[in-house]
Amino acid sequence: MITQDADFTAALQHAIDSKTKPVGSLGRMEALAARIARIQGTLKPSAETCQLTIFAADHGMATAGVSSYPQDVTRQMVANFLSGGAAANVFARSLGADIRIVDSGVAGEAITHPNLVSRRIATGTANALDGPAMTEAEMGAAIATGRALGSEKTHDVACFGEMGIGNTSASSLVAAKLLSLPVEEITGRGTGLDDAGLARKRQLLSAAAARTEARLSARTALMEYGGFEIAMMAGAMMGAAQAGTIVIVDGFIASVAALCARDLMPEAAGAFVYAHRSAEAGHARVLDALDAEPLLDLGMRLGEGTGALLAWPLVKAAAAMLREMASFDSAGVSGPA
Ligand SMILES: O=C(O)c1ccc[n+]([C@@H]2O[C@H](COP(=O)([O-])O)[C@@H](O)[C@H]2O)c1
Ligand SMILES: Cc1cc2nc[nH]c2cc1C
Repeated sequence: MITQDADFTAALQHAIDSKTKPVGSLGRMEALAARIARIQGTLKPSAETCQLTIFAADHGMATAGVSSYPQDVTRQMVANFLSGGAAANVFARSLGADIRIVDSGVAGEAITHPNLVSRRIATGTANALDGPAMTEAEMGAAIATGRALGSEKTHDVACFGEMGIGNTSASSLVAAKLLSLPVEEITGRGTGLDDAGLARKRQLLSAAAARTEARLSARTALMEYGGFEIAMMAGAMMGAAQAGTIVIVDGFIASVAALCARDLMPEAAGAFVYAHRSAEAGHARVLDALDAEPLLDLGMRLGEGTGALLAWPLVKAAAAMLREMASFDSAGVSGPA
């Protein structure tokens, strides 16, 4: 999946160091270019095309007061994505990325729209504060569906985003169980809870975490606490990584999906590029666990794949650097004295 070959690694480092620049002077762009080359298995990589997939789903927990917005917003935002008015649509249009919206399990009647990819697992999860969020069959179906969507190799770069009121709660619980941490330590304000709301969210999540053992596998954690969009995104990340697609990981929820994907398929993590450090408390812990140093830190906490989209131009430029930049030899420029 990722080229680890010693000859390739040596040739790659030589190619980067032979470019017409002082050695190391493109900083982290050099490591990014190397990562992209390894993902594609070539010294002439390309990240010219990009697709954002947004997975949307609802959470039983959302009705228990863990979010500052009502559950209906998930459905309303899906309509907004489909009519092109959300931040993700605007960023995608401005940058030239394609976009597709997947209904992974939005509550209520099925949404019908010619551009909606319908992969509904159920009408939202059950309330994970009281019992498992989903059945084992639903968890398996969500991961497998995501994997199939991710493995369609249509673009150089895949950005994955999500929409789901309550999904910072689901993500905090899943991450807590994968990392064996107290859930309060990775619980934040999500869409914008005030201090009292945050205290209540921490209390509710802590009680929910007490239902199960401190450390769970990714599959069990997703079943107990996850969401259909999180499980589907984890599957899509695995599918895309296996297909040799560059995966740009967005914010808190997407990073938790990446953590699940890595648990299920450790080799997949080699294809991940981390877009940004979200303002959501808890993201830092998850990034640490992933050994990730994100490219951007813009104080964003929106989701929808917006951070991933903004990182794409850096990924594209890093690939172009390796593919197109002249070497000291080809340009007749003198190397170090
Ligand atoms: O991506 C992030 O880092 C991020 C951080 C906080 C909130 N969000 C978005 O906000 C929603 C979840 O927030 P909440 O408060 O309802 O759990 C969901 O639709 C996410 O896309 C996203
Ligand atoms: C309006 C709104 C847009 C979003 N996009 C992703 N999560 C969101 C949450 C809200 C509340």
